[in-house]
This record gives sequence, structure tokens and C-alpha cells, in this order.
Amino acid sequence: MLFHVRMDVRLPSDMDPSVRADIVAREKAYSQKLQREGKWPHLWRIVGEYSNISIFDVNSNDELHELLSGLPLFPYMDIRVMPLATHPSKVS
Ligand SMILES: O=C(O)CC1=CCC(=O)O1
Repeated sequence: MLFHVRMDVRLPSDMDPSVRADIVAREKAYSQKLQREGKWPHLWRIVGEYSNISIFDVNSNDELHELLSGLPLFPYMDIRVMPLATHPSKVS
């Protein structure tokens, strides 16, 4: 099952820089593990924003929720999920 996910990062401006660096480093390691496993096949930066567009390839809504809620940045992000279905005009 494919999901389009938009993540807008909203880190507090007064967050301690070392805490921020630790969360961002853990986020990178977590996302790269999922990318290597094929669960997170696309990760794109939105130009000019601290936001990304991602595609997740998972087995269920529950699995996606588990992966997203495990993101180290999860408490600091607004996340919007769009489930994707096959378009009838798609050439296969
Ligand atoms: O920087 C972001 O968009 C948040 C993020 C998701 C995966 C990652 O490594 O950073």
C-alpha cells in the first residue's frame, strides 16, 4: 500500500541546539533504515520549506502509523497522509 505523506517540521525556536542536533541525527538514522528496507522509497524536500514529501510503501494503515509515530521528530511535526490507489488511466 502506497501513501503520500507531507511532514512539516516545527521545532521550537528556543530548543537547545545540542538537543535539536541529536533529534535530527536520530531522525536521519531512523529514516535511512526505513529507506534501506524499502518502506520509505521517496523522500523529497519541499523547496524553501522545512518540510518533506514522502512516499511510504507499507502493508497497512497501522504499520504506517507505527512508523510515523516512531519518528524522533514526530512530536515536532504536522503530518498529513494521503492513501494512494491505482489510477484507471495508468499504463501498466
Ligand atoms: O527534515 C525533514 O524533512 C524531516 C525528516 C524526515 C526524514 C529525515 O531524515 O528528516
